[in-house]
Amino acid sequence: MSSLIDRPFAKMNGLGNEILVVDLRGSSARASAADAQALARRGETHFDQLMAIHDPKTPGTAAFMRILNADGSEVSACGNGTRCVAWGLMEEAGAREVMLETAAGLLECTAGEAPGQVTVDMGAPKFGWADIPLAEEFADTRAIELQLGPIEAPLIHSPSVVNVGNPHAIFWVDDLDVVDLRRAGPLLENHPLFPERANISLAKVTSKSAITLKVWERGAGLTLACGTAACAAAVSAARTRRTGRDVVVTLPGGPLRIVWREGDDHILMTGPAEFEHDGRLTAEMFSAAA
Ligand SMILES: N[C@H](CCC[C@H](N)C(=O)O)C(=O)O
Repeated sequence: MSSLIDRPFAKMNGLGNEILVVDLRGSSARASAADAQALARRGETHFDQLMAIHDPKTPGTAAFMRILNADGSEVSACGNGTRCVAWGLMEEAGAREVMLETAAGLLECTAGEAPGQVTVDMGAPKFGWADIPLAEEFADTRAIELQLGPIEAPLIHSPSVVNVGNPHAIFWVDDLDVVDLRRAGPLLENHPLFPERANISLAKVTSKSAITLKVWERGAGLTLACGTAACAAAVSAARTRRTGRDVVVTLPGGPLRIVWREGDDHILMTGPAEFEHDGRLTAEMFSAAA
């Protein structure tokens, strides 16, 4: 019997990235991998990521957030999900800004000019091979060499790797369909070079301020959008001099604006958060038939 039964939830999305926000504030309930795997099945609670919000741990923050992928794996960052949680908490408080906390640190969120737009300070990226993490030492993570099988072989350019709260590999392509990401994605996600697996993106740079992206998400598969991948692609494009530090990253679900701020190297991600419906979790939602 799940401890989440009868807890409030909100089904939202960030550019089509399916997000389930479960409100566990004021309770001792805790989402398990099995809860996530059950709720992620198609149905009114289906999601790519579950954002479990708990009472704040740090003064000045509105909530502590745990993030679970559809496969039940727990991760430390989810850009689209953070925008959704921030939007909900700002609506609830009638506020224009809110501070959230995850295992990866504090996230300052502010309401954008347009309704439903949210800007999240995702913090600074980490580029060291051990911070990604990689299983081998690489002096320059702007372009690493990794063994590819026949399915991934067309991805000839060495990927850039970066940690933006979670691990990402960015493959630079001229054609986003150069490989079938449904087949190549899981192989690359689970490549032995990535001991914590990785989020896999195909990135096509279309100008000094524009990138088009397709993402195979660790623990979730192909999604319409991935906020952290947009951040990862933007900083990787800037550090390899493919673009400037202020870019629009267009995913299948739509565009995100990413600014890699001079000075403190923080990544500012701006995009929409959309409310779909809410309710309370029921025992039936956890049953296999869901
Ligand atoms: N699949 C990602 C987490 C969610 C990232 C994505 N949904 C986003 O918006 O950032 C991971 O395992 O690191």
